[in-house]
Amino acid sequence: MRLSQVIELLGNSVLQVVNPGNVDPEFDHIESDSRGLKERNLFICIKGTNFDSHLIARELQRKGAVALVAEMPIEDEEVVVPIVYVKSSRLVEALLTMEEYCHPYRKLTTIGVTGTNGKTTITTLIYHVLSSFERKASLIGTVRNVVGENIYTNPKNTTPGPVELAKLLQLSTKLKSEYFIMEVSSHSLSMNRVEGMRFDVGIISNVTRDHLDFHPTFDDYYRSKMKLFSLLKTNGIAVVNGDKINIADIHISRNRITTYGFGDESDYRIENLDISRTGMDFTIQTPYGSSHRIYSRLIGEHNAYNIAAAVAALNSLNYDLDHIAKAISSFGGVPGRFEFVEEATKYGFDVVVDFAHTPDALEKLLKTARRLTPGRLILVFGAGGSADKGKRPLMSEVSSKYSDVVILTSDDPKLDDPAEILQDLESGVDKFKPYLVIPDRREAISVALTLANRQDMVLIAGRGHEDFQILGEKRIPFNDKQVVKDILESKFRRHIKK
Ligand SMILES: CC(=O)N[C@H]1[C@@H](OP(=O)(O)OP(=O)(O)OC[C@H]2O[C@@H](n3ccc(=O)[nH]c3=O)[C@H](O)[C@@H]2O)O[C@H](CO)[C@@H](O)[C@@H]1O[C@H](C)C(=O)N[C@@H](C)C(=O)N[C@H](CCC(=O)O)C(=O)O
Ligand SMILES: Nc1ncnc2c1ncn2[C@@H]1O[C@H](COP(=O)(O)OP(=O)(O)OP(=O)(O)O)[C@@H](O)[C@H]1O
Repeated sequence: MRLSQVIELLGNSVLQVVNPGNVDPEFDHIESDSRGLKERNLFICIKGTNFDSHLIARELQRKGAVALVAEMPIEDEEVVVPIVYVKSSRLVEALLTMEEYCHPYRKLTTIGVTGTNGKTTITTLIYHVLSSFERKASLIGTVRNVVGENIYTNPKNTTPGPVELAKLLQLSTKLKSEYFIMEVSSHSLSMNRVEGMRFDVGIISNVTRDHLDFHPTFDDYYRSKMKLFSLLKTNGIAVVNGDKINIADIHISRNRITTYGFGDESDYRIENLDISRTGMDFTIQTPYGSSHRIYSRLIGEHNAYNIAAAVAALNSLNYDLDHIAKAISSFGGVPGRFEFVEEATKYGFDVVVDFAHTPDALEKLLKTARRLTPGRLILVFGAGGSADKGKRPLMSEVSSKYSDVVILTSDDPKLDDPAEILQDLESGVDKFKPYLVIPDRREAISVALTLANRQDMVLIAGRGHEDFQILGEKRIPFNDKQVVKDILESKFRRHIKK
């Protein structure tokens, strides 16, 4: 490809070209990481949180960059290669990377799911249903990336950066996937990671308080999520939780929007929800007037929404609803989402591990638990470090309101001081209700199990499926479910009152 072609392709995104020279340089790869830069590469300079490659322009030229794309001034007279100034380097990275990989998403039916909570559940459910129709699908998200037989666990980001994304799309087409189902985080939308691709279906589950460390305001967070709908293919459809999202905020024609929820106006309406410890069932009324009974092992009103999202999306892709319902009934759930630790039942109480780490998710978790529990709710939770501090007291308020005993502990403090996180949490807790502060998570879980009587439920929230905790610079193995099992197996036996 030649630089002039890039400039033409980027159109209005180009602000200025300096050092144009007489030759139109040709390059064979677009690179944005100096560590991978080779001769005959076009280099995109990005200012990140840890590294700013605008500052090493001279070195980039020496290493063989035939031209640079930049968004900040490069004032180094020794840099003589052409510099294309653009408004957003990350946007250009996304666009050019997809161009280099020849837009593999065009050969796939692409489904993007955004929202504060529910993304992993919805994407995994859709993946499960499509698999049970023997359709080949790729799944990209927080827990794992699956492409064909390849499973990549613990991905660095929920939504990959442009290069990784393009590679996953390319591999999907190579392995003959038909569907590409992915979680699309607000960070990725805000940072233009997915700007190069287009979706056949965009789903939004809800937007509630989270990530206000990264997003300056809630409005910015909300608007980032809405960007998903500007990335729909020409006839792409939006599947929207009509109870939570104002469809007027989605700027596509109404006939391309399908809603779901409990509300009377919903295209896919949930009715007669019945929840038990082993699962739930409800009816879905479709926009075509038909009505279908859904049984699922997932539990909770929030999961009824998640299922309805999957149903609406799949039905809009012309899958038969009775078949969808059958496939949903065999879905075992997502690890770490309202997951019972079955080993506890023999002691007469329940233990549930859940990934709730926002005020809204905690509320949904506790309300569901309350419906199932005659005894007390004993909640163990903390808050992650390096993330939205403002949500901490709000999480505690909700916790105090809906549980009987709250045990505040460490979640994933990272570089933050665990004591400070606990102070933030404690500031929101109801001081007139029983609560404990036990920084060590294993000890907190152990105490919760010791406090539990028959018919109580111990809820361990925040880490879900995760199998590590980051304390300072150290990453230690830690999985809530395993820890519960270990405690029940050993130490706990001595504490239990028979
Ligand atoms: C704040 C944030 O989102 N950071 C993301 C960002 O990193 P960054 O821009 O800060 O990276 P950087 O290290 O400063 O590098 C900047 C640029 O210089 C280049 N570089 C770097 C080093 C070098 O020697 N030479 C060089 O050229 C890099 O290739 C990059 O292009 O771009 C990286 C590549 O896309 C991401 O992996 C990284 O996510 C970090 C790991 C992260 O934790 N992000 C979280 C906040 C996040 O995005 N989370 C959401 C989900 C949240 C949720 O839903 O709960 C997600 O989608 O994952
Ligand atoms: N539709 C929903 N509404 C509110 N809370 C939900 C909903 N679905 C799931 N949750 C809560 O959020 C937690 C995480 O669910 P899930 O992993 O599906 O969401 P996510 O959007 O992928 O989360 P994250 O972005 O943090 O990875 C669940 O354990 C549950 O507590």
